[in-house]
Amino acid sequence: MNIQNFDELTNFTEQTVLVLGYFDGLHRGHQAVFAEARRIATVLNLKIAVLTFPERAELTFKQFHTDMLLKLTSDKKREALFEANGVDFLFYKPLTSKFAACTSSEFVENFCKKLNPKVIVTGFDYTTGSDMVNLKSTDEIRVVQVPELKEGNEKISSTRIRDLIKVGEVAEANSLLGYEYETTGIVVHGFKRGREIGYPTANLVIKDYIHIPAVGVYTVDVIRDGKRLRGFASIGYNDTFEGVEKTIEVNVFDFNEQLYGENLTVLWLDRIRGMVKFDGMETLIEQMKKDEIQARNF
Ligand SMILES: Cc1cc2nc3c(=O)[nH]c(=O)nc-3n(C[C@H](O)[C@H](O)[C@H](O)COP(=O)(O)O)c2cc1C
Ligand SMILES: Nc1ncnc2c1ncn2[C@@H]1O[C@H](COP(=O)(O)OP(=O)(O)O)[C@@H](O)[C@H]1O
Repeated sequence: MNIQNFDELTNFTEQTVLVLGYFDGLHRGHQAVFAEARRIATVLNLKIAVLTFPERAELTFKQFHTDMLLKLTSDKKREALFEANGVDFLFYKPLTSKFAACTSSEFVENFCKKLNPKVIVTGFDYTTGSDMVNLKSTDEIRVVQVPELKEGNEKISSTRIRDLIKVGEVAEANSLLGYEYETTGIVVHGFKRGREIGYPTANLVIKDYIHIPAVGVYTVDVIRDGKRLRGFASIGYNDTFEGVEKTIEVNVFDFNEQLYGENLTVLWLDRIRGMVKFDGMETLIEQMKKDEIQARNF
């Protein structure tokens, strides 16, 4: 997949199916949009291009809050998902006030047409331009709107998935995403308490602005050297030890290697329970033994 800044584009000659949208999380609803784009691209022998924003649109329009920077995936993972969904060319264009002021027809004429679209594919509710309208087919460019995908009588949406992650319902989020929600971080040093407890935990720091599941205990897989290893993880303040900083910690089962400095990817599979303030290490260990059985059996 070729990635470019739209504003630096010169002389793009490929004929395309152009897909428009932000696609936070590239969930199953988004995947349906790309499946349709691939179908059309194959029949008409076109390349698939995406014109998207680097950040979520509300950043340009609403009073700033740091939550607006939070996404379902890192920028790198988002690019990998575009590629996995068959995208040949990815173009980023910052959504500035100046750009947002153009009408939908100006947007098509002055921007989209630089990407030689024969067909434009969007989701069913996609509107664009300062006039906020659905694009309409013309003699030159056919517009295809992919119908909404539902699960449990409700639209699959990035907002719905974000809300599930925020309350720790990762298994349901995964079912809407069509893949496992993940977090990548660097393994750093903690308080060295894990090894005393009998469960050494790799402490992750996350540099990306992404949603972290709710405080609690989870069944996870970690990806290391291309292999999936089962483990369990805690997100929280280590209440038993009067912790003040929120940590994300993973114990990998049947594993005994140093991980410091590594980039570790954790796949959140299921929520086991909430965080508990135990009256001592012994009761914490007792509970963790039960958690381990649950995580292994998932
Ligand atoms: C699966 C799992 C469940 C945990 N549950 C709790 C808990 O309920 N309450 C708590 O205070 N700490 C809990 N912890 C966190 C431990 O307190 C923490 O891993 C330990 O203090 C080690 O910290 P360290 O990595 O800084 O050495 C849990 C950790 C794991 C891996
Ligand atoms: N099974 C395992 N799961 C996670 N980390 C492990 C495991 N075995 C060894 N380690 C190593 O031990 C470290 C965690 O030990 P711990 O005593 O909790 O120290 P810290 O407080 O620095 O996290 C990890 O960062 C990793 O390097």
